[in-house]
Amino acid sequence: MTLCAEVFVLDRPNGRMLLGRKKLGLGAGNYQGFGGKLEPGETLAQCAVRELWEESGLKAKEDNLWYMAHLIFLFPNKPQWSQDVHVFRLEHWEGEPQETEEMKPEWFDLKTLPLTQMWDDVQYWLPQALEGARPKLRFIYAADGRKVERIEGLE
Ligand SMILES: COc1nc(N)nc2c1ncn2[C@H]1C[C@H](O)[C@@H](COP(=O)(O)OP(=O)(O)OP(=O)(O)O)O1
Repeated sequence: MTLCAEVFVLDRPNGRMLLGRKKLGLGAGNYQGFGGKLEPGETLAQCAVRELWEESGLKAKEDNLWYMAHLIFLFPNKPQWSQDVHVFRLEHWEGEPQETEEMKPEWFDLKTLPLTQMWDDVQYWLPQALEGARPKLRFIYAADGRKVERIEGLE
């Protein structure tokens, strides 16, 4: 299964989170964290830093990444969409968000995250993860590839 790293950028002093509106490919139109597939020889943290830079123009140090969640997304009817994603939180970075070919970054108040415009799984784990939980979950999507049908714990 495809292994990915994803970063959620949190500006805690101002109570806001940076999300990217995906412009291309799987999930286009959705808001999500910045992330993508591991390249050969890369660690999860290296992948997270690279993807953040490529998709938002922000520079991060690996030491500033905090592990937030391990999530597996299964699409029984579209196995090529299934992903094993390790999610990080980042609260210190350098630079200003830039729109890229893949993503349009946008700040959201933490109290009004656009959960209905994100992948359906996000509502089930992101609010808890922001409170400090470290969810480890498997989401099985329905045949339409849009709604979560079942949630299982990992391990
Ligand atoms: C249901 O599926 C998903 N839910 C959530 N919450 N996040 C997902 C889901 N599928 C993908 N993602 C996230 C995880 C990664 O951050 C990215 C990977 O998406 P994609 O495979 O489209 O990645 P690309 O940006 O095209 O990857 P490369 O830059 O490596 O080509 O989305």
